[in-house]
Order: sequence, then C-alpha cells, then structure tokens
Amino acid sequence: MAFKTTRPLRFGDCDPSGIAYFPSYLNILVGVLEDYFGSLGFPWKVLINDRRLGVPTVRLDLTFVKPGLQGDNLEFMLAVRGIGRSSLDLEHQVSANGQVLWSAKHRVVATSIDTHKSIAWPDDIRAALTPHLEMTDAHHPAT
Ligand SMILES: CC(C)(COP(=O)(O)OP(=O)(O)OC[C@H]1O[C@@H](n2cnc3c(N)ncnc32)[C@H](O)[C@@H]1OP(=O)(O)O)[C@@H](O)C(=O)NCCC(=O)NCCSC(=O)c1ccc(O)cc1
Repeated sequence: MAFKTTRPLRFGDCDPSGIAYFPSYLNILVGVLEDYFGSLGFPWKVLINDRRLGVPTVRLDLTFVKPGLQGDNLEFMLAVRGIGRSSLDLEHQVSANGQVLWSAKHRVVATSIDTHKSIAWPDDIRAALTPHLEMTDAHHPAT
C-alpha cells in the first residue's frame, strides 16, 4: 500500500514567475521520505541520533511532466518497490489538480552514521517496510 501525503507548493519553492524550482522539489521529497519513516514508527531524529542510522540517497531518476505552480497542493504517493540487504527502492508520483507533475525512482541505503558504510536493515525496520512492498511486476504481470 502506497504512503500518501500532501504539501502545498509555497512561495519559497518557486521562481519569481511562480513555477516550481526543481531543487526545491528534492528538499520536499526528503521531507516526504522522513514523514514515511515517521509513519512506520521510526522518526529520523531517533534513527539518526539514537540508533546512529542514516538513509542517504544513492540513486534518483526524476521525470518531470508538467510544471507545478505556486499554490498547488502537491499530492505525494510513495511506493516501496524493493528491499535489499541495505538498499530500499522507492517510486514516487507527485500530482496536483488530478494531473501527474513528476515521478521518481529512488534508491536509499541504510548506513552507519559513524562509519558511513552500508549496514543491513535492522530487523524491526525491515519488518515495518516489508508489508509495504509492492513489486512492479504485480501491476504488470504481462511484462
Ligand atoms: C551509501 C554508501 C555508504 C554505500 O557504500 P558501501 O558501504 O561501500 O556499500 P555498498 O557499495 O556495498 O552498497 C550497499 C548497497 O547500496 C547499493 N548501492 C550503492 N551505491 C549504489 C548506486 N550508486 N546505485 C545503486 N545502488 C547502489 C548496493 O547495491 C547495495 O545494496 P544492497 O545489496 O541492498 O545492500 C556509499 O555508496 C555512499 O556513501 N554513497 C554516497 C551517498 C551520498 O552522499 N548521497 C548524496 C545524498 S546525501 C542524502 O541523501 C542524505 C540523506 C539523509 C541524511 O541524513 C543525510 C544525507
């Protein structure tokens, strides 16, 4: 099941003409990921400060379809597409007014904040992520 959340496209996210500035999208996207982990019971403050676990991005493939405009209510849909030893594959779809504005394929990796090396997902985090796993093939059995 996809994680859904919304966030308005604010004045500070846009250029002077009111079109979304894509670096702002990246910052917003990190916030969505943070909210997702929070929804699973793993707020990043606790993950980072107490458990010494970071979630850096190693790959991000963005496709922009339509411009976002100041005042749009951005609707984020995050799906888990794969869980590796330490990696997590996500797919994002971002819409406003019923139209897709952009999408992203995103891989993050669990790392130790102390060594800056990958670590296997701890059992409790893996157990929380696994029910959200939606294989792409499940949606496209013929491909
Ligand atoms: C993440 C790394 C430490 C992993 O390196 P290693 O410890 O040597 O591990 P490995 O190379 O074995 O890779 C581990 C896994 O990552 C996967 N991986 C690593 N690099 C890649 C790339 N480039 N593409 C795809 N997959 C990758 C790899 O397939 C392994 O997957 P599993 O089989 O599931 O375990 C290292 O690749 C790295 O430091 N990369 C740079 C990360 C970075 O700086 N990203 C820029 C954005 S920072 C960021 O997003 C951030 C978020 C939150 C914060 O609090 C701070 C920063």
